[in-house]
Formats: sequence, C-alpha cells, structure tokens
Amino acid sequence: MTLATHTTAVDSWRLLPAAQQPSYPDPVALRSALDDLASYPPLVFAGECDRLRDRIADVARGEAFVLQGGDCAESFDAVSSDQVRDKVRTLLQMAAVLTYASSVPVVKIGRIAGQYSKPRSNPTEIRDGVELPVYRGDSVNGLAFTPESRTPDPERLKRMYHSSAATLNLVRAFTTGGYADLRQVHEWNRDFVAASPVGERYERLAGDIDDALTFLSACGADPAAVHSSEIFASHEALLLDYEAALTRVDARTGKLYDVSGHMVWIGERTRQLDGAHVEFASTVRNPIGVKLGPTTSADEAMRLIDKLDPEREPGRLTFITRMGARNVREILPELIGKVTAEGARPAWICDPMHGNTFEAPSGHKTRHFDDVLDEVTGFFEVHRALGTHPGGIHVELTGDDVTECVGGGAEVRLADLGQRYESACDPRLNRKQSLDLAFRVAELYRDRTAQGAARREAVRAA
Ligand SMILES: O=C[C@H](O)[C@H](O)COP(=O)(O)O
Ligand SMILES: C=C(OP(=O)(O)O)C(=O)O
Repeated sequence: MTLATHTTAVDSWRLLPAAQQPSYPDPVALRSALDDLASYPPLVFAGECDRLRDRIADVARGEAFVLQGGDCAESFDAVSSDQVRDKVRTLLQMAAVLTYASSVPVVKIGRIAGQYSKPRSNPTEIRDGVELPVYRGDSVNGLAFTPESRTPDPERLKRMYHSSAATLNLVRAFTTGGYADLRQVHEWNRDFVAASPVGERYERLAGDIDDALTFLSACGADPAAVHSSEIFASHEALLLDYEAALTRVDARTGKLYDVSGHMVWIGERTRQLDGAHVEFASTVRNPIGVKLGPTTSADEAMRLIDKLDPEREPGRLTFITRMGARNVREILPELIGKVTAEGARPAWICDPMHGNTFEAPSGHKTRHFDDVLDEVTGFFEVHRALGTHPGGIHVELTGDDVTECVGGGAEVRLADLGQRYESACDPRLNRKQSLDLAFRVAELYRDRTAQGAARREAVRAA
C-alpha cells in the first residue's frame, strides 16, 4: 500500500503498479511512520550524490572502475562498529588491489546503510504445514518464523532510517579517521597473501604494490588519497514509500534527490518500464542503477535508458548485469552492442552473484566461487571483444568468515555450509573469498591491459 505523505517527492509513481511492496495491516500507523520520516534530516547530501555521479561518469568514459559490495540484506542487529569496520576493511583491501591492477581510480560503493529490504520470489513461506508471509528484510518484518514477527510493521521503516544513519556515521569515521591509510590496507593484503593457500599466485602483484608504495614515499609523495578514502552508500530502492519520504528538493538546484543513499538501484524484479520503481527513479537526480537479468532484450535496455537517462548523461545510469555464468557470453554482446550503437553511455558493471545461485543438498542457498569468477571473466571477455569498458563489479560480501558460498582459495566445501551460514537471505562471499575475487579480477584487468598494449604495438609495427 502506498500513501501520500508530506514529502516533496513527485508523486507520479503512485499511479503505477508497484511490485514487491509489503501489505501493512494498519494504514494509520504507516502514515504516521512516513510522516515522521519525511520530517527527518537527510542521510546523505545532494552534493555527495553529484560527486558520485561524476565518479561514475568517469567509469562510463572508461577512466575508472566500480567496486560495489556489501551484504545481501543488512540487519538491525549487525549495526556494530566491528561489523561495519570489517566490511569497510574488505572493500578497502579489494579496492587497493584493483586500483593498482587497473591503473584507474576505483569508485567504492557499499551495499550499505540502507540495504534492508528484499524482493522475494514468493509472498509466503511454508514450514511444517504453517504458511506465513515471507521475510522481506528488517525494514519490513522479522526473520523469526512467527505470525507476529512476519507481520509488516511500519515502525521498522524508522529503524531502517536510524540504522542507516548509525552505519553511515561509522563508514565516514572509518574512511576519514586514519583507518583507511593505504599502507595499512596493503599490510592487511600482505597478511592475506601470506596466509592464503593460493597466496603464491598473488605474491607478484602484492610485491609490485609494495614497490609502488615504496617509490611514492621515496619521492616524498604523500597525497591525501593515501590516508583516507571515500565509500559511497547504495541500496535497492524497493520500498517506495520510504524512498519517497526521504526525497527532498536540493536548495542549490531545485531538483529532487532521494537522500536515503548516494546511489539507489532498481532490482531485476521491479524494473518494469510501466511500473512505479522506474517512474520513481526517473524523478530523482541520484545516480541510478538497474539490474539486468538474462531475459532483458536490447530494446528494453534502450527504453530504460530513454526513461531514466533521456539526456544520455554519463554517470546517471549504471546497468548492473546479472546474467549467470552460463549466459553471459551469449546474451551480453547484443545488449552492449545495441546500446553502444545507439550512442548511449551507461556504466556497465557485473553482478556475478544473482545469476549463479543454487540450492545445496543441505538446503542452503549457495553460489560457487568458480561460477562467480566465470561470470566476471565472461563479462571482461565480452567487453574486450566489443572494445567497450568493463566498468566494475557488484558483489554480495561480508567482512566475516562465514560459510555461505562454496569454493575460493581457502576452499569452503558444500559440507561446510552449515558451520557459519548467517545471511538472512542470499549467500555472501566471506572476507577471504572477496579478496580472492579481487586478486583474480586484478589479473583479468592486467591481461586486458597487456593484450591492449600488444594490439597497439602490433598496429604500430604494421
Ligand atoms: O537477494 C535477492 C533476492 O531477494 C533473492 O534472491 C530472492 O530470493 P528468494 O528466491 O529466496 O525469494
Ligand atoms: C535482489 C537482488 O538482485 P536482483 O534484483 O538482481 O535479483 C539484490 O541485489 O539484492
């Protein structure tokens, strides 16, 4: 149910069907929560959203790379400084490796400080013959399988706001308060390489980064970027009442911004061209992501561009493709080919998680590291063949040593899944698997750069 609030958001989306919205039993309580939210201060500022748009514009031009990652579903209980610190640390470690290998800035975007709502395949769940509403994220209902917990509660929308605020505060503190110093981040990577069963493979890259840092200090170069970092916040803009309640007019420009996060994305299940989510996103100035699954046609992609990025403004739109390892090499070329031929310049980034989920014999939802890597590899291959820019990766990850995805250097086996399966929804890469992935993507980037140089050399010689 969607109710009018005292927000300044454009209300056109309210006239359209909104998929995946909870049904709240008490409309008065919902209205009251939304009114409160509409009176709260912004979580992020419009100028910060603009800065992220500029950074993504560099990605669209082939001059930067996106690392977007974090939990599948954040939980209110996990807003602790240790958990946020470990996620930030994982992102920083991955970014350090990717920056060196790609030789371009890495734009770090957390699935963080707002990723509390989940689209689901089924509206209900049955256990032992009892049917209850499915868990839709902490912003909607509770994970416990009881009627009370599974009933959507609008007070949770306010907890989402407060949890996002506390998390953002920690992210800002960790990225600017000395924790993100590149030399320290590199030391953590050295420790990872030394302890990893496949560390030998990464030794050379880690050694090269050592040399680069030593060279920088020998030159007396001490740029501020070495001591602090910048991590933007993003989440799926799923609950439109919440997003609209946090939409504000920017005093500088008179334009609308969704100030619940720097970037918001539209999911695979809610990207209908005539639906409320696409309409809502078209009314705000934030950088927007859209997930594109294997059924997306090139024509649909073009119509999404026409709706969300009619000015063809680099940085405005990011296509996050999640085709599955088996499909990526077949489906992606036509999409990218058509969009590029039409003169549109979205950033393209690869989500290698959502097309590669399967159920383990133990009943756990899982993903195999090899499939994740294979989809990213296919994504790089397709871009290489087309001469376009593989603009980044979007991954579900955590800084904790969970056992939710199988494979990786310090192999998690199917039989290990039950040991530490903590995700409230989909399986995440643990810290070591995330770092493994960063080193492997770095290798792909270096291969690509080396092949590009070889091609240029061959052309010069001819
Ligand atoms: O995280 C993504 C979706 O919410 C999830 O894949 C849907 O999962 P379900 O099929 O278990 O509902
Ligand atoms: C639900 C998600 O993905 P998708 O929309 O691609 O299925 C997600 O990223 O949490």
